Amino acid sequence: MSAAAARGPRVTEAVVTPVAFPDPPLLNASGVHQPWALRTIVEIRTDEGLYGLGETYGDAAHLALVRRTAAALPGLDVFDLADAYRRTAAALDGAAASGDKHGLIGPATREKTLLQVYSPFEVACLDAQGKALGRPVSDLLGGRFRDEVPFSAYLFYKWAGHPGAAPDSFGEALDADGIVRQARAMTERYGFESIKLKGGTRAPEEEVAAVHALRAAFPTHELRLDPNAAWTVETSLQVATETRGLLEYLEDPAPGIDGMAAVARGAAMPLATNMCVVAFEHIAPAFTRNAVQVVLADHHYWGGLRRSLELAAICRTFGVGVSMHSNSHLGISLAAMVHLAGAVPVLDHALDTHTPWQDGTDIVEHPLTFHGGKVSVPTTPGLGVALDRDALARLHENYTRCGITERDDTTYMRRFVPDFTVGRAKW
Ligand SMILES: O=C([O-])C(=O)C[C@H](O)[C@@H](O)C(=O)[O-]
Ligand SMILES: [Mg+2]
Repeated sequence: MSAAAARGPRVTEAVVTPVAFPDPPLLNASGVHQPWALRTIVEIRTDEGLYGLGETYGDAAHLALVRRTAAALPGLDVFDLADAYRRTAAALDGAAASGDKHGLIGPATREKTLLQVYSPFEVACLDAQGKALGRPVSDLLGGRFRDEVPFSAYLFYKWAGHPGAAPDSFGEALDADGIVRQARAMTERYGFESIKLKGGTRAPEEEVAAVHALRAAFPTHELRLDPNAAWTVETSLQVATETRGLLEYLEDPAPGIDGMAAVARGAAMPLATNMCVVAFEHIAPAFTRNAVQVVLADHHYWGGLRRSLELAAICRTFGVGVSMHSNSHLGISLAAMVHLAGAVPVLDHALDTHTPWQDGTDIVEHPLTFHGGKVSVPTTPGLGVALDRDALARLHENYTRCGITERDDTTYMRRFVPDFTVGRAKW
């Protein structure tokens, strides 16, 4: 007698909702954050009454591809991720590479576009699988190597508020004193034990001074500096000399694998990247040249949680460390990051997160919370976060009203600083 083929919950509908939430004027090498950050929320519904959640970018071109894929998912068995991937690839057949305007996560390729579109559906399927089995997503990734995941305070130079609007609650930070103030507020509120400064917006010597001021104010915290490739190789080496002994790692000082390899040859500290190793095809050229010593994984563009685990395994094989990158995000992404980080066998560094900059705005009912700078890996089924449907409706309303359909830090900056130049190798 032959056994009946196993059958998992099938997708009946994949609902795609673009949302917007307030974002402070955070400065970076590409410009300044617009008043609204965009995300897309994916909800797959199944014939067993379960739903699974995913979260991804909200830019219009990406949203269109996510919608195309959602239309192709009814009938999918949520346990069949290979079929989810095939359906995504078929839905995107003929679509051009879809990048972003800010360029802060490296170049767009067709494969990266496919992995970016697939990612929220993979996460949503894993959420639904976990609910069907009564197991947390981290168990589906092989189990937890840690119960708590450490995060870092993500500091930005910033204006007091968006031009023409009232100052926000975070305050201005345009010099070393402002940055130290911001670090104190963030570490006191969240307990972070590591601090990342987003650079590439002031002259390098000012950012070096801010690192020294942070070290004086926080003698035991890990420190990182990330100018998003705003410096030449020469400037990067100069900064590396002036921050020697102060940094856990220096993140994307110079553009490209060649530039990073040249800096790595002369810098005492490890170099990290979320700009020159952003797809599997970059790994061999970067690792064989020892261009980077830490990769900031990000499931949103590495193709979901399981492919991010593959990335972590390759890094481990080559003795390259793993950290995690973040863009402005909501609580579904935070939960996915925490499950992934819980399941990575060797996690060398605290993760980035923009969560503090959301100031409590979310679309999940009980957002995960930080204690001592860490988030506990949820042990309830799936991702462990439930959709707050009222908040989803409110944030979707924001999206329809805000008039922003893509993240464009540069154009927004030029409204106020017309001669602003994007900072790749600018200094
Ligand atoms: O580590 C990074 O390069 C980033 O987090 C890129 C982000 O887009 C960040 O710079 C931002 O939100 O401005
Ligand atoms: Mg970075």
